[in-house]
Amino acid sequence: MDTASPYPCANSALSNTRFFDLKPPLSEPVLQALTEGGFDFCTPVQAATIPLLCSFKDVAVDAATGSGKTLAFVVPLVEILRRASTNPKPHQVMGMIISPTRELSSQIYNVAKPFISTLPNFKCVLLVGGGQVKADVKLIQEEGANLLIGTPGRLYDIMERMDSLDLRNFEILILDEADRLLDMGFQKQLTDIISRVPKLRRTGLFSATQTEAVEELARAGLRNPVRVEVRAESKSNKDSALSQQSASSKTPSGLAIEACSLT
Ligand SMILES: Nc1ncnc2c1ncn2[C@@H]1O[C@H](COP(=O)(O)OP(=O)(O)OP(=O)(O)O)[C@@H](O)[C@H]1O
Repeated sequence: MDTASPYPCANSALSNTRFFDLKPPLSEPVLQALTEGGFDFCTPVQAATIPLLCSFKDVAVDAATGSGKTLAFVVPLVEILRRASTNPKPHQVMGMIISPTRELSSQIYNVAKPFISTLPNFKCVLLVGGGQVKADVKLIQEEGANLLIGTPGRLYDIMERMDSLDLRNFEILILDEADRLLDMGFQKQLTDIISRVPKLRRTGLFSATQTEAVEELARAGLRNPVRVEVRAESKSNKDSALSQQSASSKTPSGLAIEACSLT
């Protein structure tokens, strides 16, 4: 995953849907941040997922690497936090994004930064292994934390140590690369974190593969989720789709979207 390129969607096929056209509509500051990042059209996973999360639905998203899933959860997360509180207290944790590695968490943090900065008085903290946990505790004590982005081990550790974190107004939990989170043995930490955050929240689970363990995590952590599936189109479909596009079309093919309710 990298940051926005000057050539929009070098890696991700785009849909016909502009961020501007999504329903419910995105807020002006988020649309502005998208424009500044060079993002105009949504990828299929963004077009499907953003409206669902913004409409109080949990989602279980099956999407490959490079499909644009980071913005698919960062954008609705910021919209949900904007609606929930304009001025959170310093230790009021309202959202959390859990990903399997330090690198991935840092990348998400960097993608999220321009969007988080549209929220007034909102503190986002990156919590990953490698550094001293005491330093993270001190930083949160001194500066507060309203959104936590990090790896499960460090997030679990911080939640164990810091009774002062107030989770009562928690709004949204994102589990990124859930298949890798489970493959890496983080089941216990995930279960513990899920048990600590309020049940009345939105949850998005993103995974490149649907294993039995991922299904089990979805059953434990999500409420009546909608499944969003983004898959590579077969070559013959792709050829016929491409043949129908004009040369100036802004809708490169290659990814198809499917959304259905999980039962
Ligand atoms: N709507 C968009 N328009 C143009 N470019 C986009 C859009 N959404 C994402 N991209 C770009 O596509 C690339 C892949 O996006 P992103 O990193 O979010 O995918 P991902 O599915 O999270 O990948 P990974 O699994 O590697 O983390 C990035 O360079 C990103 O800036």
